[in-house]
Amino acid sequence: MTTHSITLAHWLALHTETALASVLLDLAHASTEIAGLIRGGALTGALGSLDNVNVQGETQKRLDVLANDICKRHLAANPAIAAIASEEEDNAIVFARPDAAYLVAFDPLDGSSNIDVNVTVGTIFSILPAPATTIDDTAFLQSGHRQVAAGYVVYGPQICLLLALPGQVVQFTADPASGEFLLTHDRLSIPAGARVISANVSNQSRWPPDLAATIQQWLDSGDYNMRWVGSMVADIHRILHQGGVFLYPTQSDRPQGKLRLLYECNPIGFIIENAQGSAADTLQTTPTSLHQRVGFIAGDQEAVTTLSDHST
Ligand SMILES: O=P(O)(O)OC[C@H]1O[C@](O)(COP(=O)(O)O)[C@@H](O)[C@@H]1O
Ligand SMILES: [Mg+2]
Ligand SMILES: [Mg+2]
Repeated sequence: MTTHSITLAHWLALHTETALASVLLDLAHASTEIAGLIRGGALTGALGSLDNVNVQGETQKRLDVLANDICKRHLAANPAIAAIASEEEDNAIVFARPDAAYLVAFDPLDGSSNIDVNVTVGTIFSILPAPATTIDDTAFLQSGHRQVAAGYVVYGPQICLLLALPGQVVQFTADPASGEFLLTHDRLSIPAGARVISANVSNQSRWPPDLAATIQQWLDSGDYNMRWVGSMVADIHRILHQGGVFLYPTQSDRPQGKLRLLYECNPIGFIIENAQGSAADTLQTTPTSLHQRVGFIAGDQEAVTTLSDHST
């Protein structure tokens, strides 16, 4: 059997237990539906902003809400899921299933400011064990190293599903003919030493001064390239394949940081660390609320260590 004939379902049957596989397949099916809306763009009526503001205080895009509804619909019927939490929901949605094993936290549409201009966006997910206690928002307040799986789907020129299980990161690519996710990259590992910085440097004057100075030195050396799509999934996908470092640090006007710990930084950090990169101490952080924001640095181990040492 060639690598490209291994479907996601087949691979999951070999590498995970049945209930976790069913959750991951539900997420894959949701992403296929989201991809259809994205591909149709203005033809589907799915673009543009709504008047709503979400719990983050951010104006929702029409596609934020549609992608959230699609994820909810696909996950709600799965008996293995005790509760879900989303960027677009104020609180966790709890199902009355005392024996369910998993919690799923997700960012249904990452990089939504890019959707109206036809630039890559994604869906991010994190799967945690469901505690044996009563389930509410606090059940999700587990540190990132407790994740049993995490991943993202990147809706770019190709639709790719990246999946991390403890010890391995693999990539599936959607076959344009069938829509089926097929294994295309086994055991991804971040190439070390690449001199690529992925950051919104328009914020540099508000970063911690030592961090801003280190980045400036790197840029002044002429040895570094810079890449910023503005969708974390797209920027991280480049780093996973080509190396480099991603940062969205705390800054004077955002002392907590911008990116959300539970459904953005923890899953991305889990993927990066299982691909031999580093996400500094993100996965050790004990969350205090569902929509908590944090500063985030991830990618090449050496670069992350240097930048984290300068980020206080
Ligand atoms: O607008 P900025 O400062 O470039 O921020 C971009 C960052 O914000 C995000 O778009 C936040 O994600 P959402 O679209 O899910 O809110 C990240 O994907 C990205 O890294
Ligand atoms: Mg996001
Ligand atoms: Mg989002």
